Amino acid sequence: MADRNRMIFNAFNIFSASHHDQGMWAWPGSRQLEYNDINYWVDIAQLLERGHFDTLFFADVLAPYEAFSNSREMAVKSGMQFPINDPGELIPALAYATKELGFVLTQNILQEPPYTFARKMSTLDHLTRGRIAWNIVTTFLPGAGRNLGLGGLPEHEDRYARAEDFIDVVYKLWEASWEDDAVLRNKATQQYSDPAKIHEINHVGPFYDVVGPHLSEPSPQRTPFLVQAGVSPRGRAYAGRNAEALFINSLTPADAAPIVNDVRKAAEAAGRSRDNVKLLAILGFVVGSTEEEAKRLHEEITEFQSIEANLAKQSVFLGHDFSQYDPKEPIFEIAKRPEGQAGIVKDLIAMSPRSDYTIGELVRWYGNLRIVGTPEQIADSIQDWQDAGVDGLNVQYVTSPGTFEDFVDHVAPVLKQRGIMQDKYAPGTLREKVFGNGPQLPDEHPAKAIRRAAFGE
Ligand SMILES: Cc1cc2nc3c(=O)[nH]c(=O)nc-3n(C[C@H](O)[C@H](O)[C@H](O)COP(=O)(O)O)c2cc1C
Repeated sequence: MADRNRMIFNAFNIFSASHHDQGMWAWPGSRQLEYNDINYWVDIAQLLERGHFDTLFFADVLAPYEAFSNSREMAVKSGMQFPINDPGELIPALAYATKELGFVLTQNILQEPPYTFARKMSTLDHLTRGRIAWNIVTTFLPGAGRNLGLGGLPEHEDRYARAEDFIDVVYKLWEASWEDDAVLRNKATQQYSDPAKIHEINHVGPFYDVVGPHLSEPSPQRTPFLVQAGVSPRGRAYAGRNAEALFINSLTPADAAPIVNDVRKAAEAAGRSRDNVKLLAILGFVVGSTEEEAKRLHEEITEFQSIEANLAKQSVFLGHDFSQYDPKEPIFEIAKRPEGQAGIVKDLIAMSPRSDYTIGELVRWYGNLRIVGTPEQIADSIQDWQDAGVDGLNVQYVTSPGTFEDFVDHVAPVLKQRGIMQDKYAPGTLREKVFGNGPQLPDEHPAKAIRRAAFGE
């Protein structure tokens, strides 16, 4: 066991009262309703650092969910990732309250022009002293497109085409605008920087024309640590070229394994080493001092959640509007109808642990799939993910910060003993902590080729 590599552990959260477990903000002891209070977040960040988590990973969405009955009503009622604040605003305060913890900021490429985004990330890289990562998403919410002045959400392929152009702009700004010795800060001559070493980027692309130069001076990592979320074929190719970590949504290690393999191949096809893309899966868990205790708690949590809110949530994530069913209808009845004989509903019915579930109960059960057991059993399951080639996990909370407290106090010690979780931080930037090399992207990364082309290095 001691020869296992350490895995990456991120605490998955969102700047809202509710992330993936519906209604748990009302659970006794949950502090989620304090999400507008900076002290709540400082407590979480310090807890995570005490437990040697790699990062606090912020998801983000730019519209309320409306896939259930073509309406935002249920999402709004249950507080499902709505209301939601801007996580970028939170990170400097959390960096001030911690020394080592990394921060992942999800921002979709439609949200703002690459020029201002590049400055925002450079600012965060300076203020966190190199502990910032960008989770690149192209988003999936029609409402986001409607509100960003795009007249709706561009098609999937078009979003990735934009993402390709967007990332080339930010690479040029981060890597190829300021030379390393452009900043002089010479008090004797009162010369701050050398104009000859600060360059325009003159990017002309299909979506963005940007002259430059970059507004911020080079930050510790220059390019922030690059995470991406997405699993489509186009997403995998994009990750192969760009991502240093890819966040996938597989339910089981067996589902993850082929994706892991595919993404590593995509990295090689882009001229990178297969190990330079870390694969991150999502993990939910409930821990108990005995298996029975954990199972009992898991049952209570599942029962606590409203069936309607779970149907509304899965309408978004499974891409199927569950408002068309009576939630009380038994699945064996639905299985007789065409809707139950194809697609996601057929798959769900096939997975059902009970034949007498209603559709509402089945969807709520599915929304509450997680590892349930003792710390040792949870550690065993985590090892199964590692055996499937997964390098790290985004730990999803049931309650915040309760789940993270349970992880730090009960699960992490077992993982650390087995060598699969770090028990101290490596020095340096987030990139150095994860890869153990320099603070900046490795030479094989395409952003470095852009830099070499610009500077003739
Ligand atoms: C694990 C995972 C996490 C995601 N998190 C977010 C998110 O926080 N915000 C968002 O707008 N989109 C998020 N997305 C959605 C992607 O932006 C969207 O699916 C997009 O189409 C890219 O993924 P694809 O390559 O699978 O199509 C996530 C996708 C996955 C697979």
